Amino acid sequence: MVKICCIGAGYVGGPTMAVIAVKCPAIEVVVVDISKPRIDAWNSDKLPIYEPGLDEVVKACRGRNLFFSTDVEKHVAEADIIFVSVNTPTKTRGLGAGKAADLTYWESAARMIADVSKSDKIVVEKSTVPVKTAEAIEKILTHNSKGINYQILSNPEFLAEGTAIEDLFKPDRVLIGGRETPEGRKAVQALKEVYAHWVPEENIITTNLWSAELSKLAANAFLAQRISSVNAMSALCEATGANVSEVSYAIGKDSRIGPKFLNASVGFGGSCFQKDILNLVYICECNGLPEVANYWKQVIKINDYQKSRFVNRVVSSMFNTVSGKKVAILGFAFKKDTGDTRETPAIDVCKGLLGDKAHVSIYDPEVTEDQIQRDLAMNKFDWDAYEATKGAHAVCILTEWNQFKELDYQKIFDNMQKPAFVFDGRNVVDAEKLREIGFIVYSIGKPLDGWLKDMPAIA
Ligand SMILES: NC(=O)C1=CN([C@@H]2O[C@H](COP(=O)(O)OP(=O)(O)OC[C@H]3O[C@@H](n4cnc5c(N)ncnc54)[C@H](O)[C@@H]3O)[C@@H](O)[C@H]2O)C=CC1
Ligand SMILES: O=C(O)[C@H]1O[C@H](OP(=O)(O)OP(=O)(O)OC[C@H]2O[C@@H](n3ccc(=O)[nH]c3=O)[C@H](O)[C@@H]2O)[C@H](O)[C@@H](O)[C@@H]1O
Repeated sequence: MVKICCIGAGYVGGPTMAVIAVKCPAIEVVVVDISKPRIDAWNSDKLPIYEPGLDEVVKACRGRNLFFSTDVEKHVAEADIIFVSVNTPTKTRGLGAGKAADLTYWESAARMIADVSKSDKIVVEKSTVPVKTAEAIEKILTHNSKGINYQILSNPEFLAEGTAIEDLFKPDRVLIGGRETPEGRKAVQALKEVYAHWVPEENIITTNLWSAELSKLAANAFLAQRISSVNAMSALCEATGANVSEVSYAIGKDSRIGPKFLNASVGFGGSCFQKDILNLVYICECNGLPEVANYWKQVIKINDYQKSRFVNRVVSSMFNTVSGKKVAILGFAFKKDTGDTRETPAIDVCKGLLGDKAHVSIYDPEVTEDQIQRDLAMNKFDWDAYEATKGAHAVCILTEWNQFKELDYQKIFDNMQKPAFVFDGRNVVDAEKLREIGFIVYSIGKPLDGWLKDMPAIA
């Protein structure tokens, strides 16, 4: 029986391994982590992450061929294939701080693999890493190898949160990079056979190691660039009376552009887009390519601009002050169908409003009060959208949860201060209906209400 061990039971390691286990009953999959609470949660009825369909997949194979354990060394020693899916955040100190990827967790995982291994291993980079990381890992492993043969593969993950299970069941592609040697090709083939249990062969792409590593950073940079492009257009739409949804639809009809990922928003969030672009920028700089670095940096600058533009719009519309006013925040997660708040635009928007002395009251169906307290370091949580909006001067919609489309806005309006404002950072509400109720409505990238035109948002 092939044994797989995955180091890191996070948003990627957990769902990815659960899907491998459910699709490959003859493979034993153990997910290990140094965090005991995380492993305990994976072994309980309340999984540590919210992801539609995940519970069913885990229930189908946990205890059969899927296991979660803190006994990291034992399972690494026993495995044939080791996935490394640890976090690779942006460095906060020292050389490359604020840009370069922090590979501390990666390196310690690699050293531990070298320490405990007694048989040949295929080591798979699942985490998103800088190009050439495989070379560094190879050095760590082979310098400590005790005659063991290691093959390093790059197998980046392209799942998106909220649709992880769907994405893993039907990936657009699986990418595997390896050394172009007989041993390298054999290792690529072994991993390919795992995925071939459910992914059509033509969707499994094999490349050299560096192409696979770089493709992951490139994919995230291109995706984020589309959002910054449409968000840049949203500002121009507001200034000219064009409607960003109509513009997105019109350009998306061009089959070369395509319709996806063209929704204007208050800004992109999530743990990866910004981190991976910063990482790309740093690699460009290290390779003497400042023009390329600056090009990609602009994607982040527009994202920051979009978030501050939103805050300025809220404040300027409300007579240039939100001091002492209750502002309800509907949605705190970085996108719908997840409880993840890493780099959510809601943090920046809330901090901006708090900086202007607003009283914010936050409701999100999946984010816990504890998490919001950690993110904002204050107690601002409400259990219910109607409680959050009671007595408020304004409502800001920051996550596109479906339930926000179906709220009783008449009831909300009746319980708010007047004039009552809705600032829709995700274009989820029917602005015309809300205007009929009496709200003053701002929708990202849409023609402005007369009220808003008279109150320009200038920083
Ligand atoms: N979150 C996402 O949607 C995606 C993330 N990625 C990439 O995948 C990687 C992992 O991301 P997430 O799963 O979101 O991170 P995460 O923070 O949710 O999980 C990482 C886990 O690794 C564990 N860990 C760290 N060092 C360890 C060690 N030495 N031994 C055992 N466990 C250790 C941590 O305790 C943590 O539970 C990152 O490189 C990320 O860029 C790639 C695609 C999608
Ligand atoms: O490497 C990663 O971590 C992952 O990053 C993203 O996935 P994720 O961040 O989970 O979610 P997305 O659906 O990409 O959304 C990211 C952000 O962009 C925003 N967004 C997305 C699409 C859009 O049209 N407009 C828009 O503002 C979302 O609201 C969210 O804040 C990529 O889509 C995945 O392919 C990748 O694997």
